Amino acid sequence: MTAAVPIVRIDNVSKRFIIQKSKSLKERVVNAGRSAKFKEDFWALRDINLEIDAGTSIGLIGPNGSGKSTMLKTIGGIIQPTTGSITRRGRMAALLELGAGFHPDLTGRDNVYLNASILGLTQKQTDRFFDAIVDFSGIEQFIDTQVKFYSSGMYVRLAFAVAIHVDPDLLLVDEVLAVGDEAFQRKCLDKIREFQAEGRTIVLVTHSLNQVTDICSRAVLLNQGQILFDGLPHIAVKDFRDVLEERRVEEVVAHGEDPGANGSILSTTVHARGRAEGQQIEAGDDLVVRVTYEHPTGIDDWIATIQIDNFRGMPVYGTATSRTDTHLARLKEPRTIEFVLSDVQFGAGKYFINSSLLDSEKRHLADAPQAASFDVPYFQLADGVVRLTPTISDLG
Ligand SMILES: Nc1ncnc2c1ncn2[C@@H]1O[C@H](COP(=O)(O)OP(=O)(O)OP(=O)(O)O)[C@@H](O)[C@H]1O
Repeated sequence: MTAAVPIVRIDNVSKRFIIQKSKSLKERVVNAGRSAKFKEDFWALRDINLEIDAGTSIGLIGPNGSGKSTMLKTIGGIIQPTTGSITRRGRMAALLELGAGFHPDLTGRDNVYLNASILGLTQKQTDRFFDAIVDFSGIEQFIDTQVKFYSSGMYVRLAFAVAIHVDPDLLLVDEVLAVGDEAFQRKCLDKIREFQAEGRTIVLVTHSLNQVTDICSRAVLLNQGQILFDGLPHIAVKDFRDVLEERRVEEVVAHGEDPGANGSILSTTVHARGRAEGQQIEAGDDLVVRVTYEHPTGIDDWIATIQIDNFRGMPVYGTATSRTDTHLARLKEPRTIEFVLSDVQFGAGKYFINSSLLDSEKRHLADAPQAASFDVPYFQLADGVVRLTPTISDLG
C-alpha cells in the first residue's frame, strides 16, 4: 500500500494583517501622514500546520473572524503567508468571495472565458465546455449582461459552473454556496459528491455544520487563527459549539453581567427507565431526561425545553413545557424537570441533548448545548434516525 500523497501541505504558516487603530473617520483624517503609530499588527493565522491528502474532503469551521477565509486564500495562493510555506499540487479551482475572479464591466460570457483562462484553460477548451457551463449555471438569459448587474446568486451560479468544468484536482469553496437558492445548492452538493467519487479534493469553508458532517471526512476547527481541533467532523462540531458557548459567557462577563444572572442549567441527565445512565437506549424504551435549573432572583413564568440532535447536529426531536401545558412552579432554588419520552424508536447512532431555560416570551435565559448524550445500537434492518420496521415485498 502506498502512503497517501498530500495535495496541499501547510508548514508553520502565519499571516499578519496591519489594522488601523484609529477609531473614527475624523481621527483618521487628523492622523493622516503620521499613521504608523495608529496601526497595529493582527495575526489572522498563527503557526498552522496541515496536510491535506488527495481525494479527501475537508471542512474548515470556526467562529466569525477565526481565520477560515484567510486560510483558504493562502491555500489558493490569493494571499501570501507572512511566515511559513504552502505547497500545492495539481489544478485548482477556487470559489472564494463573491465576484472574485469576475470583471464587473464584462459580460457573463466574457467572464467565463476570462475565468477559465485564469484557471488554465485555452480558448478552444473553453469553447468546448461553454454550453455546459451556461447550462449548469441556469442563467443563459443573462449571459450577455455585464456581471455588475448580476444578483449574488447569479454570480455564484456562474462561478461554480466555471469552477467545476475546468477539471480541478482541488476545489476550494468559501461559504458562497449559501448564496444560491435551495435548488442550486442541491445541484452544487450533488456535483461535490460526484467530485468526491472521482477522487478530487475539496476544501470547504462553511457555517452550515450539517454540510460539514454530511460532506466532509475531516474537519478543522479554527479559533483566533489557530487550529483547535483537527479530526472527525462530528467532534469538531461539538467542540465548535463549546467555543461558541464559552464566547457567549465571556461576552456576558465582559459586559459586566453575571452569566448566571438570568438563570442557569445545573445538570442534564438521560437514561432509559429501569436502566442506569450511560447504558444504550433500545427500541421501545422510555427515555427519561432530567434537567435541573435555578434562577438567582426567582422567575414565575418560565419554560423548560429539550432538543435531541443526531451526531451530525441535526435536530431530530424537540419539546417544551409550553407545548404540553405543564405547570411549572416558581423557579429560584434548584428545580428538576423530568421529560419522559415513551416508547422511543431511534435509529442507530449517537444522540445529544440540548436543554434550555426560556422566559414566558420564549427568550433564551440559559442554554446547555450537548449537555448529555446517549447511544442507540445498530439496527440491522435499516438506517436512519427513526427506527421503523420494514416489510419489503417483490410485487413482480
Ligand atoms: N485584508 C485584511 N486586512 C486586515 N485584516 C483582515 C484582512 N482580511 C482578514 N482580516 C482579519 O483577519 C481575521 C480573520 O478573517 P477571516 O475572513 O479569515 O475570518 P473567517 O473565519 O473567514 O470569518 P467569517 O466566518 O466571519 O467569514 C479577521 O479578524 C479579519 O478582520
